[in-house]
Formats: sequence, structure tokens, C-alpha cells
Amino acid sequence: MEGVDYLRDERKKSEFDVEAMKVAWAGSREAFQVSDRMAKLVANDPVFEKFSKPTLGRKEMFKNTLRKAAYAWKLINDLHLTEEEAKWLRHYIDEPNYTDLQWEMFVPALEGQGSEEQKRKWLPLAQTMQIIGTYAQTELAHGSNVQGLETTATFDHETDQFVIHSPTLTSSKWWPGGMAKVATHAIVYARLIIDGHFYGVHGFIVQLRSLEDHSTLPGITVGDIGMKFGHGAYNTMDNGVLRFDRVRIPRNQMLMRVSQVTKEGKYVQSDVPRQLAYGTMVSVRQTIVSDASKALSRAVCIATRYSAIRRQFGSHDGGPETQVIDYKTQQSRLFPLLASAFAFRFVSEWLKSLQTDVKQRLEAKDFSTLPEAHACTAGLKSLTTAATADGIEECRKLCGGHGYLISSGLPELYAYYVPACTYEGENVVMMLQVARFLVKTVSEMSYKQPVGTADYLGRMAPLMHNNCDVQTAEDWLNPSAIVKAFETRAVRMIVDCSQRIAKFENQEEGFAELSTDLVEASLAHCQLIVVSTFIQRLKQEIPGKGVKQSLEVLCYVYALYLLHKHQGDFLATGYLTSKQASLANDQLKTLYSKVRPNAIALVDSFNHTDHYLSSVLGRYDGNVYPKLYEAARKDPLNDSDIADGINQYVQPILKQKLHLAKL
Ligand SMILES: CCCCCCCCCCCCCCCCCCCCCCC/C=C/C(=O)SCCNC(=O)CCNC(=O)[C@H](O)C(C)(C)COP(=O)(O)OP(=O)(O)OC[C@H]1O[C@@H](n2cnc3c(N)ncnc32)[C@H](O)[C@@H]1OP(=O)(O)O
Ligand SMILES: Cc1cc2nc3c(=O)[nH]c(=O)nc-3n(C[C@H](O)[C@H](O)[C@H](O)COP(=O)(O)OP(=O)(O)OC[C@H]3O[C@@H](n4cnc5c(N)ncnc54)[C@H](O)[C@@H]3O)c2cc1C
Repeated sequence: MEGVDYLRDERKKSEFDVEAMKVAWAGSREAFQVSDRMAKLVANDPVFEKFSKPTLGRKEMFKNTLRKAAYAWKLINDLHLTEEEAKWLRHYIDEPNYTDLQWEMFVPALEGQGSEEQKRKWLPLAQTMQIIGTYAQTELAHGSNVQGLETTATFDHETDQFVIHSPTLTSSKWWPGGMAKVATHAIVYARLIIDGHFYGVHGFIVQLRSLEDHSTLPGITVGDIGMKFGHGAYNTMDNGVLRFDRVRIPRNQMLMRVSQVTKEGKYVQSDVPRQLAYGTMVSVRQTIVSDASKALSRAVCIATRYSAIRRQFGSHDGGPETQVIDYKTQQSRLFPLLASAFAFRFVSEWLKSLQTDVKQRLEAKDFSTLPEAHACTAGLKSLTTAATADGIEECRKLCGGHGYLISSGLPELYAYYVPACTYEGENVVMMLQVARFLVKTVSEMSYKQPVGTADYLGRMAPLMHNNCDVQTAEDWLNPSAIVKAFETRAVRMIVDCSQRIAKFENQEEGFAELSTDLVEASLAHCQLIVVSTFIQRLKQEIPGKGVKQSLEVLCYVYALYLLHKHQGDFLATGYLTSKQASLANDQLKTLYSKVRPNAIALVDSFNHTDHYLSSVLGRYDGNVYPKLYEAARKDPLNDSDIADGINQYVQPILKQKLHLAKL
């Protein structure tokens, strides 16, 4: 039998309706149809071919990406694609480029931080790509600490302009995507100075390049910051360095929704919180959570299909060897990642709805849920990106040696993905933001009832004293037992930190001293959100034979896997006995055997095309070995029998007549 037959057999084992599961994964039938249409559009168009990418040099690779982006823009216009369709199209093209910054950051920054007048002027230009923008916040010396940025924007009364300047080397803007070679404009974050007074960091629209010939404008120095980790992964993007030598812009190019500077040079803080200036980061963090489920599902799909095809050991009578997916150790590494992909998918949907709600409230000048939304987004960004980056690497290992080949699709996926742990808020820094929110919530509880994702803190008294009543492994198959365990662990960890901080005379000092514990408590809080959201999702109607049941199994796998992984927390907080933790682990192993027959069908439900997976190991048809062989033969080193350099550097060594004694 060949890999093709193995996958065919696997698909017959499925206990649920795969087409219905595809809809559940996508969120709705319409969402499935849009993404499916765009996936096929990209996969069937030769312009979007990507197998040659690993062998291209940086310049060719960059040019090739520009070509694809231009063609995609033409398709978007010619086919009158909707915003949603265009987003999926870019997603499936699968090469980071300047349009990510244009659509994910530049346009949202204008929308979220521009005044009505500014939006009227700049948005049509950006939305029709007459200008191309980037988000220039991070500098050589400061990324996480936004208030520490050094670039200055000094108001000049006489000319009614701001003077944008890079006073030091360390104030050079460093990292913004698309900035080195493509962007014509940037939202530049700089310290506002009026009459020698500092008014904090604000965003300014600054033109970098001529719209006539694309040359850099006077006073601007811009370039690429150099190659990044992983050859083909993020090097299609021109992350840039940018310096200003007293560049002048009109006063009305400061983003003026949150605060304004008048013609007279008066600084006016409107009635909206200044943190709204960070709104672009918050909205992109939500997109990043959604991207995490896509990246993880991609790696899991490859590793699962390959694990069903790969066979090692177990043949005693000349019969077939054991499929590696049948090894319990393989299952215990793979299936929690499969479950995590679904968990992240559902939590990202929930986060999107939370943000829609916050946006509506902001319109009505209700800012009450902003801190919670910030904490949720920051925490889930951190949790999902860390787990996804680790998960992709685990999938590479699950594929053994072949996982290390570029043709497996995993090394480049990892290299592309791993900076998500750093950009848009370094993960530890983000978890500390969650911790601030939690500690503050606890300290305010005597007069303010916690709401939303923190509402369980309001039930602190019972949660601090309850004990787990699980007695058998089956008792763990109960959503309320699971939620109670996660709530109790989180509440006890948060309260413990809060009480210890309270003993410090200086609370900031206490926070810093306990920061490691605080990060762990924040993770516990965020895991509770993901687990509860999964459980809530299962309370909704989910049509299709066996779909809900399969998702229930995955939900328990996700929760009990976390419980097992973090059993130290659950035991240390005194909620569980070691016997109960061990019962949870027994149940987890039983659940793996329920996932096993459905594993291939579950990864098929992601609806990933072979083009998108770019993986010989993850091919839908399972024809792995012939295609691995074919891919290897295409390597440029195999173009000729005698490679360049052999005659020059190897032959002379082979031909020298040295005697051992002389060596
Ligand atoms: C096989 C081949 C594989 C290849 C695969 C290729 C695939 C390609 C696929 C392409 C797909 C296309 C689709 C794209 C989708 C992908 C997603 C988009 C990706 C975009 C690209 C990435 C580009 C990256 C951009 C960036 O990184 S921009 C820079 C981001 N920078 C940061 O995030 C900085 C982090 N720092 C901060 O956020 C803050 O400064 C801080 C929160 C840390 C500051 O804290 P501090 O306390 O000092 O802050 P303040 O004094 O300012 O604030 C005090 C109080 O305010 C609260 N606060 C802070 N922030 C907020 C907020 N946002 N909202 C509300 N409240 C906030 C604080 O908590 C304080 O509160 P307190 O007073 O109550 O304590
Ligand atoms: C691929 C990529 C694309 C990017 N694109 C853009 C872009 O388009 N526009 C843009 O403006 N920026 C961009 N960035 C920059 C990115 O936003 C920053 O790198 C990120 O915010 C982290 O900041 P930093 O580099 O200053 O890290 P640092 O803050 O210097 O982090 C270094 C270490 O210090 C720790 N640390 C920092 N502060 C604290 C603290 N208070 N407590 C405990 N530990 C702490 C961190 O946990 C980390 O371990 C990009 C970065 C990458 C990698």
C-alpha cells in the first residue's frame, strides 16, 4: 500500500460529516464559501506559484512578491472582490508584503485615530492605493516602551507646521514593514513638543517618497534593515529603517481624534481616553489571534497526514509496520495541538465580537470596557502566538527527519510565524498588561463588581474555599467541573499575587518583584478564557452528523491537556488532589483514542489546499514518497552531475599526494 491508500482508508474511518465541520471551522456557510473560493482562485493561478521561492535570492524574491501583490490588486479590482474576499486572497497568496501593513495597520490607524476631516481626506487615497502606508512606531532603542520613543514632532507657530526629527541614532525608526522600499507614507509616532513642553507620543502622517518617481523626499533617509530568520519566510517583506532630518509637515497631519493641536499651538485633550491612540495595536492583536489558528491548523494538518502515512517498527511477520500516528506518544503530542487549533479558532471569533462591541460602545462614548478589551486582546495574543510557535516546531519534530526539509513546509512556516511572539506587543510584556488589569480589578472589588471575562473574580469567596469533587475519570467529562477547576486555579493565583504585592510599601516594586508569578497567573486567566469560550461555543447549535460530538472531544482534550501540563498550578493552589489530577490524565488518554479515527477528517475540515500548505508531507492525496523524491531532484544542486566548485576546491584535495606520516 502507498500513502495514497493510507489516507483513503483513514478518511473512511471518519465519524462525522466533514463538509459540516468545514462550516463549523469557518464560522458560517458564507464564510466557508468565501474562503474556499479565494483558496481555489489562488491555487489555480500560476502567477501565485511559490515552489521556486526557496531558491530565489533576496532581490528576486522581493521583486516576485511585488509582482504577486500587483497582480492581486488587479484581481481585486477586476473581479470586484469584497473586503472580506480581498483579505482571504492576500491570506492564501501566503507571502508577507507591504499590503499587510497597508490594510492591517495604516488604514486602521487612519480610521481609528484620524479626525472626521482627516478620514475624508486620507482614507480614499489609501483605500484606492494611491498612497501606500506603513506604521512607523518602533525605534532602534524602543519598541515595547512606547512612551520612551525619541523621535520628536515640534510645533512651529510661524509656519503652522510640525518638524519631525530623529535627534539620535537610537531614535531611528526600525522594523516597520513595507517601509524600506515601498511605502510612500507612514504614520510616524513621535513625542509632541509645543513651546518646549512635552505632550506624550502621538501619530503623524508623513510622506516619505515622491508620488511621481518614488524617490525619497528631502530630509528622509530610508533603507532595509537586512535579512531576517528563515530564508523565504519573512524576507519578502522590506522591514525598514527611517531617519528624519527636520522634515516639515502641515499641522493637520497630526492624527487628531484623541487630542488636537490648534493653530495657536494649544494642546486639547478630547474627552476620549488617551489609550485610544493605541487602538490600531489592539485591532491588529485580534487579527493575530485569528492568524494563530490558521498557522497552527496548517502545521497540524501536515503533521497529522504525514503521521498516518509514515510507518516505523511493529512488523513481526512481514506485514505492514505501525503507522506512527498509532503510537500513544505521537498522539499525546499531536492531538492537543489539533484541539488547540480549534480552541484558538473559536476564541478568535469570540474576540472579534468583543471588539465589535467595544467599538460600538466607543462610538457612544462608553469607555468602560476598554481596559478589559485591552487585557483580553493582549493576553490572548500572547497565549495563542506562543502556543502556535511552539506547536509548529513540535509538528516539525513529529515529522521526523523529513520535517526539517523545506519541502515539508514546516521550517518556513515556523520562521514566518515565530516573530508573532514579538511584534504587536512582546508576549511577556503583554502578559504583564493582563496582570496589571487583574491586580487592579482585585484591588477595586470592594466598590466595583468585576464583569465580563473577570466576573469569576467576583465569586472569589466560594472559589477560594471549594474543593474539587471529581471521583472518577468520567467525572472530568463535565463542562462545569472543568470551568470550576480553571476558575479556581486562576483566582487563587491572582489573589496570592495581589496579597503579596499588598505587603510591599511601594506597589510598583511589589509588582516588579512578583512579575514571574504574575505572568503565570495571567496565563491561567487567559487559558480560562479559551476553555470557557470553547465550552460556550458548544452550547450553540452546530449542525451536521457527529460534528458537535467530535468538537466536544476536542474541547475536553484541550482542557485536560492544559490541566495535565499545568498540574503543578492546580495542585499548588490546593484545589485538586494528585489522585484527581491523575484521573484527568487517564481521561485524556481515553480521549486520544476517540480522536484517532477522526484525525484525518478533522484536518481535512480546515479545507487547506495543497498550494496553501506548500508541503510534500501534508499533501491531500498522501502521495508523499514519490513527491519527496521529485522535489529533491529539482534542487539546483542536482542540475548537473559535477557541481560548481568541485573542480576548483575538491579535486585538488583529492589529487594531492600526501603521505599519512606528513599529516
Ligand atoms: C511555507 C511558507 C510560509 C510563509 C508563510 C507566510 C504567510 C503570510 C501570510 C500573510 C497573510 C496576510 C494576512 C495578514 C494577517 C496577519 C496579521 C497582521 C500582521 C501585521 C504584520 C505585523 C506588523 C507588526 C507591527 C508592529 O509590531 S507595530 C508596533 C507594535 N508595538 C507594540 O505593540 C508595543 C507594545 N507596547 C504597548 O502596547 C504599550 O506601550 C504598553 C501597553 C506596554 C505600555 O504600557 P504602559 O503601562 O507603559 O503604558 P501607558 O503608560 O502608555 O498606559 C497606562 C495605562 O493604559 C493601559 N493601556 C495600555 N495600552 C492600552 C490599550 N491599548 N488599551 C487600553 N488601555 C491600555 C495600561 O494598561 C495602563 O493601565 P493602568 O493605568 O490601569 O495600569
Ligand atoms: C517581523 C517584525 C515585524 C515588525 N513590524 C513592525 C512594524 O511594522 N511597525 C513597528 O512599529 N514595529 C514593528 N516591529 C517591532 C515590534 O513591534 C517590536 O519589536 C516589539 O514591540 C517588541 O519590542 P522590542 O523589540 O523593543 O523588544 P524589547 O521590549 O526590547 O524586548 C526584549 C526583552 O525584554 C523584555 N522586556 C521588555 N520590557 C519588559 C518589562 N517591562 N518587563 C519585563 N520584561 C520586559 C521582553 O520580554 C523581551 O524578553 C516588528 C518586529 C518584527 C520582529
